[in-house]
Amino acid sequence: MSRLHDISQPLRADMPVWPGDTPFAHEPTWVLDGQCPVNVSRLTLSTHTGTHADAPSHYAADGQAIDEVELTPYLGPCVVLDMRHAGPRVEPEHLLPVLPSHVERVLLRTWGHFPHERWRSDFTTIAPESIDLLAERGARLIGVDTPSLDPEVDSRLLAHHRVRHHGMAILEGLVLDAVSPGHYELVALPLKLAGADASPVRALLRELDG
Ligand SMILES: N[C@@H](CC(=O)c1ccccc1NC=O)C(=O)O
Repeated sequence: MSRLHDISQPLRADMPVWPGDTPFAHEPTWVLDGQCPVNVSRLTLSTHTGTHADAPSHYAADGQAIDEVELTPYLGPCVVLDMRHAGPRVEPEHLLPVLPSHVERVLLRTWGHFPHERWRSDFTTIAPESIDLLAERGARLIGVDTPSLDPEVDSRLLAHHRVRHHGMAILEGLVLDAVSPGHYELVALPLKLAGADASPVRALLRELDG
């Protein structure tokens, strides 16, 4: 049986969220009028809480919602690349030495350790030219271990728009600390949230046999 790596953030009270976004809450158990002998709990969260998939409608008024996107980018062969040396932004020059000639899905590790106890704005971002390079090599999905492909304070969202231009999918907030660079199978499906701009995912990497 091939080994699974869970690359999802735990969703828990006090987890850091994007500044101004809805705090995560899980009210563990409330009993329905004392009638039903079951536990039922309530979640409060953002579509961008923890490890999540962005839909094009997050950043483009005419973009598809998360329940409308194709699911095949979220399932299948994937390469994990170590970009911890990239500094503030992953440029094509950081990718070129390690990027295979053909890729379908690419996950980039940039932090030494993630997730953090507190929000950090100093995350590594992705150059739009790097998105072009990944698309040229066949990528249908980019995943990062940061809250966004673009800088927190840059409303142009250049990397996001390049992703949409190439018809790629986005995963953000992955936990890649315990995963070695290399080839895996990715499983990370968004919920079927009607009309939503993003969705939390449970993201897994399966080691390839042999
Ligand atoms: N664009 C970011 C997220 C983002 O911008 C955001 C997420 C949650 C709440 C507010 C956000 N941006 C507000 O300016 C992303 O890559 O998902």
